[in-house]
Amino acid sequence: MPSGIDSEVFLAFSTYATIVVLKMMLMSPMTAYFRFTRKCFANVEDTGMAKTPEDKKRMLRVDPDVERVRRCHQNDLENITPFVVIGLLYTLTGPDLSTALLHFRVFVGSRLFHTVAYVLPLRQPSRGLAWMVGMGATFSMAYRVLSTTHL
Ligand SMILES: N[C@@H](CCC(=O)N[C@@H](CS)C(=O)NCC(=O)O)C(=O)O
Repeated sequence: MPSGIDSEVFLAFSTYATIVVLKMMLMSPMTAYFRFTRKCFANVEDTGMAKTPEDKKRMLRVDPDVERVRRCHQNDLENITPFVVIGLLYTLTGPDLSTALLHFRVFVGSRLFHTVAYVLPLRQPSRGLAWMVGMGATFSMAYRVLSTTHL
């Protein structure tokens, strides 16, 4: 088990983890943008700008564009959270900087592309492939963690 944390690898991880977490956080303002432009809200108290009770009722609906962004956000949560946890443990295993950078860049690139493919949307299998590539990077780091540490 390599001892200590390589500051270069940790710095690289911090950078890429921050980029991808910020990207995930931006899905909230993007959802808000779609809610306001589509006039589609989830809670009755959010429909204050409605002029009539009918308007209010119309605003309390499910919009396909809003739901698409929400699913994209949910998918980020399912994939970026494991990346941050496993990636942090991976930095403790003393990987080469170049190998670590490859994992971090592939993951972040795949998640950026996944968002574009989901929100636009692009034809499948573009989103599916992006998801698989990101999962592959995280699984590869998990393999290193499990094969480096002792049970
Ligand atoms: N929770 C996901 C698990 C599988 C997954 O993440 N698939 C990727 C590639 S097809 C995806 O983008 N799924 C769409 C989604 O999570 O909304 C799902 O329900 O689809």
